[in-house]
Amino acid sequence: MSNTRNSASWSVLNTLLRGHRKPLGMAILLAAVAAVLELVPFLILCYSVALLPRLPDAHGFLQLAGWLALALAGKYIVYSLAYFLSHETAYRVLMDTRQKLVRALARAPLPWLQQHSSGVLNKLVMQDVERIEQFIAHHLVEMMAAFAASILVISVLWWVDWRLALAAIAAPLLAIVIQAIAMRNVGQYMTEYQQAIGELNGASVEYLRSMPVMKTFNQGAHSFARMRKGLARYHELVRHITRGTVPGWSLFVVMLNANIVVLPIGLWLMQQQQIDLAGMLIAIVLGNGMVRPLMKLMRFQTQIREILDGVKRMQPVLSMREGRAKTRQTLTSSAVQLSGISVSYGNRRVLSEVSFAIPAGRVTALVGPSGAGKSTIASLLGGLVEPDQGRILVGDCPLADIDNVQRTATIAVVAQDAFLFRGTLLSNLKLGRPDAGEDQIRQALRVAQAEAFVDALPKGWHTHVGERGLTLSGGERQRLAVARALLANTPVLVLDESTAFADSRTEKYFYEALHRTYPALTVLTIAHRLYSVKDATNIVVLDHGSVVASGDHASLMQTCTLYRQMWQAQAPQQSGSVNQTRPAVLPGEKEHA
Ligand SMILES: Nc1ncnc2c1ncn2[C@@H]1O[C@H](COP(=O)(O)OP(=O)(O)OP(=O)(O)O)[C@@H](O)[C@H]1O
Repeated sequence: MSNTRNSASWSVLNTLLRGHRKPLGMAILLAAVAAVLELVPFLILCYSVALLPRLPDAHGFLQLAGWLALALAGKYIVYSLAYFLSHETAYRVLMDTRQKLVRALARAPLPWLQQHSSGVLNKLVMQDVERIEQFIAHHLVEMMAAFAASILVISVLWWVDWRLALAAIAAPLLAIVIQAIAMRNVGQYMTEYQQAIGELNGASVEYLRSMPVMKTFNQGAHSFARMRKGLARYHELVRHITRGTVPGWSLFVVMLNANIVVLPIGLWLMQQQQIDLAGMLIAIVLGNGMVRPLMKLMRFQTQIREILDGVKRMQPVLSMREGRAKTRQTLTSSAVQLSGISVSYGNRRVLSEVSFAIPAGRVTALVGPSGAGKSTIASLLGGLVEPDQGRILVGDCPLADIDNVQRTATIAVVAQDAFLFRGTLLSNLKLGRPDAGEDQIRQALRVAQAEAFVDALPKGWHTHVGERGLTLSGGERQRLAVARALLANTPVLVLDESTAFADSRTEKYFYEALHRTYPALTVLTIAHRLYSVKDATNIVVLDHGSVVASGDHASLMQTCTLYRQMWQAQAPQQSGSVNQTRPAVLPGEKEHA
């Protein structure tokens, strides 16, 4: 079973290395050459001893020194070249793999992303990929050199006497068998260990994000259950792994260094006059020289297992396929029609047979209690969620047949949690329309009621936001997100609680400015405050994932009990705002005034 999993990981790794094999092969070849050169000083030493007791003359010494210098210089040059190639390839593999992962994550369905914590995904894209990079950059060259050195040592010993070669192999083989037996259960713990690190990463991100709440309630890391559990699991696994590896590894090192076979066999062969002193020296020096490469090879065994585990975690992400290829569609109208839409998150159905129309150039409102499924409809229109059944038409064209580029150019969704990237306000605003001109930007900001606060910033829309930049309030972020969506100039706009930042009066003026400035826009607005959508052409009432009524305000007041109850529950707030008079100049409307 684990072999099947490993072979699947090997094949993914193989795919990741496609296109990089030539330089990688060259690096490996150079590493083997460097290993040969590394043996030269040992052989020169043995040769010098064989010349004893007759010492070479000055010319002979110089010649030996020259060979030594040449071997060292050669080893230096060849190793440098091998490392250069391996590093360059490693960084290319790192970049390619990260790009593949990030592209695949962009295709991932929203529910899948929500099931995987940001810590786990971060570990995947950063640490797991980095491990492959480090392996290619450093370990692959060393591993190949170690492997070549071991083969060379055995060949030289075989040339001296085949029994010496077998003796040199016997001790390491015994050590490897003992180590494999002692560490046979570690693999299972290593997989769990990697999972625990991912979980701990996720918990740390969540802990840092929730810091303000933790401080408010005077809670520390210990009271953050996920973090506490993650740390406990991590420590438990580290203890298990240490207990499982230390005895086996120590025995392995002792066995390798014991030289228990080569020395007695070498002495016996000398006694039998089958080898001379130089042969004996070669056996001892090279026999011991095998220890270092073999230890490296054993160390790499663990690293390869970690890499394969990482690749296994990448496998489901990398195998996420783009949906079927879609051609550009001709949209006859910006009217949207939902027909028999059902959506589930896991086994839980949150929308059942939802059908309603969003007429072109009108404002349609979607209202309902919390958890009714309103944001899920916004996610459907934004292409973040796929329906289990039913279909959405834009004009005459099914939304499922429209490719991502055309969909984002047709429907803009302003989500509840407005996200701004690090950078200037301007770069954030121009996200959906990089070529937007100053007039268009101003117009979008004005309608979104954001112009006044942006102008009040020291650098206006050139101000930086995000880390080490300006921190904006939730309402300001929402307004910018609305302006960004307006600037994208899509024929359909979906606003998910996007005017919650505003008081009732400003909200009313926002809708007026929206209608005045973008009269052809088809709008679906999700709102909690019923007063703000009272004038919408059509109000759709959603409850427990089903449409329970639709119509204008007056008819819903007559026919829909839920709507009437919601309206009455909000009546005290609404009467306050209704009676307010319009100020002479509205925020963000100074140019219109
Ligand atoms: N990614 C998700 N995975 C699982 N369940 C989800 C997910 N997103 C939403 N839900 C559940 O689906 C139901 C509908 O959620 P949705 O956010 O669409 O409701 P809503 O009407 O927009 O609520 P609110 O008015 O509070 O924003 C809720 O019960 C919610 O818990």
